[in-house]
Amino acid sequence: MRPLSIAVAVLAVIALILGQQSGSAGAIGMGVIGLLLAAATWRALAIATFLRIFSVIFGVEYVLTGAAFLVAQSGAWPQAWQALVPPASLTITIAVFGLIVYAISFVPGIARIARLASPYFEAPELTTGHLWPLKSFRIGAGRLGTFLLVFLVVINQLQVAISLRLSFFNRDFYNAIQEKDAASFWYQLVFVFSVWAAILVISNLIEMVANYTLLIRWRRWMAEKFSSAWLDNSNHYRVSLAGSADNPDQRIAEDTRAFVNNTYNFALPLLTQVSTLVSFSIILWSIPVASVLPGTDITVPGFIFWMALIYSVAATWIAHLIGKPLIGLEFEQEKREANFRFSLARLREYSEQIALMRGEDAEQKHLSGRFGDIVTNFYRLVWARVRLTTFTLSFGQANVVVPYLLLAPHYFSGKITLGIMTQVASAFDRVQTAMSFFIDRYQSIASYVASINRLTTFEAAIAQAARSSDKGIHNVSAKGEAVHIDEATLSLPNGQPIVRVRDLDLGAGQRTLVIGPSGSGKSTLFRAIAGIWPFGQGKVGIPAGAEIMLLPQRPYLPQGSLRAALAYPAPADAYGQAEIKAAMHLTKLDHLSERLDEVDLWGQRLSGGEQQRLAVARALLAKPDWLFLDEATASLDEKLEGEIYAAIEQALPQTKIVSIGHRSTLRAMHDSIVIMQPNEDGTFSPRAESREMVG
Ligand SMILES: Nc1ncnc2c1ncn2[C@@H]1O[C@H](COP(=O)(O)OP(=O)(O)OP(=O)(O)O)[C@@H](O)[C@H]1O
Repeated sequence: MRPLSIAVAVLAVIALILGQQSGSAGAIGMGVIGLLLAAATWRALAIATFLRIFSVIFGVEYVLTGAAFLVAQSGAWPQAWQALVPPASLTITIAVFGLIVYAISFVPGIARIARLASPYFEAPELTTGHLWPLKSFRIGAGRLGTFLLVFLVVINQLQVAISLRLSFFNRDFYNAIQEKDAASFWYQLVFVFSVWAAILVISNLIEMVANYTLLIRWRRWMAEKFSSAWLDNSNHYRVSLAGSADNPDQRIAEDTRAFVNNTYNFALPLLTQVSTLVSFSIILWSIPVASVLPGTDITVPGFIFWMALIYSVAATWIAHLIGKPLIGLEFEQEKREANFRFSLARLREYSEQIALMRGEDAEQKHLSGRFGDIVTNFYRLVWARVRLTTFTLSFGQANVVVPYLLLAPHYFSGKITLGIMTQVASAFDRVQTAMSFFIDRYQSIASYVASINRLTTFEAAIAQAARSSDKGIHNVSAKGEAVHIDEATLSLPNGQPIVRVRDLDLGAGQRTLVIGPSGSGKSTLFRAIAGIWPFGQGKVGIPAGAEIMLLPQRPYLPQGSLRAALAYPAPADAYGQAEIKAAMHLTKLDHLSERLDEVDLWGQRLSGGEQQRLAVARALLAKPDWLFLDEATASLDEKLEGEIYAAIEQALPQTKIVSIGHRSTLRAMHDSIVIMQPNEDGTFSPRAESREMVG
């Protein structure tokens, strides 16, 4: 950044000196604005990477086009290439772009977009790139993204230059028709139009491939970043407990896609439109049509340009006023759609329970309600869109005739040729299309803003969850052999305390049973020990390096093979065949041992008791130091439950067991007991009972 800024400054100073000597207004203008650009480029180190990329592009372009202009001014430019000398106006325009990028980095909305977009372009991890016909190569993900973005910006600018060239073809072509000049007509068609049109087509194809490549790589990176931050350190559980971000699935799957696509589809076309606006405005400005202000003698230079500008600015402003409500409505619509999808997904998950309870009518009513919400908002959205479209369609139709209305008197009075009239009409069209960029995109702007809001709040919710993991209740590594809690309070998400722990030591026995009334906070206590319950105050001391495993009443079976379900969360091939079969034998699952590699929805296929035994088999394989069973054998009959406990004792003699259970038969399988005792304030406190109480 710094060397670039110095190069810009040096060039600007040279332009100023040469401009002073030769009296060239172009060179002086270039020098003055160049100094401003040098300052902005110097300071651009502090702006977000995504915007800095554009800053660098404009800085480099300023230096290249400016140097070429100055070389031409000094007379050293080859005569044969004279047509390729960039005008000072081009360099000045580029510098203006550079300044605009720097200025908009302070606009809060843009800064938010840039902050979300930048991490991808900074990503250091290596990825494999493919560039036909070269071999695949390894490159940093952010660096590849930056290359692609720069390439796309440059190719977009080239396309504007080509369309500018084609507008001159347009003028010459129609003039040839008007003058019945056949030679010029054919020359323009074959040697000018065909060549540039072919280049335009090819560049569009290359752009398309580069564009899709950038978008999919960027989206993949973003989706992975969000999902890993969400999964990290059980943040997903804390986010759902805190209720701070609804429908995270939509945010990771849909919003990252919408954000990436929209950021690209706004940034690049916006740049193209601004370049178009500036370059075609120059054409409009140079049209030899001036007008006199009514009632005065003041002539207005660049009359057509001013008309195009005022007309388009007014139209954009009106469209903004009409379209504003769409932003909120789009946000609401996406939220309601996601709620409907979520209800359907839950229905699929609890299909059996719903069928058993004949809950279909209730479900249908619920689904209709959710869909009703979609429809209600949809109608509001439709009306808002109809209002906007009424305006944009009428505006689009008016545009066809407005330039001719303005130019017809000049054409018929012979001041301008047919070629100029058509060139101006098309330039007018270009300028107003560029200006109506926001009008055309108002609807996508609305959903873009909605996705930015959702991603930002999701990011904040994850960060908040991550922070809460070491505030409130949290685990610390403790000396000694026991899981120990002294002076801690476990609360509900709303802050209401439910469990007060005074001094709890779970190391007294090899096997401890926790009992107490339903709702007294036994599972919450286990969640706190597992380190996933953030609400409350205090510390849970865990013996240094101890592996803790918690088996809930309803185990989670992942998608995939039975082997993968047994090994979870370790990889499917983490254990040998003999080891797996032995664990299955101990947990009475021999009848499933031939189906280890069958892929199925095992969570729906196996009985509740089989699922619980599978979870115990998982523990036998993982061999944790501490095993917490939260009613993890409640679906088994008492005899089988006893056998499973015996199997755990046999296979994991070193493991300390802590169980929650309501059955009296469980007492015989444990050598110490903790009872949840009620306190006067409605909370419960766990108290270890003496050995005599057990049994
Ligand atoms: N995420 C939550 N949000 C609000 N309240 C909760 C949440 N999780 C648990 N609770 C409440 O906390 C209290 C304790 O729940 P917990 O599951 O720990 O009890 P338990 O002793 O294990 O009960 P049971 O023996 O019936 O399984 C209950 O009143 C429950 O409704």
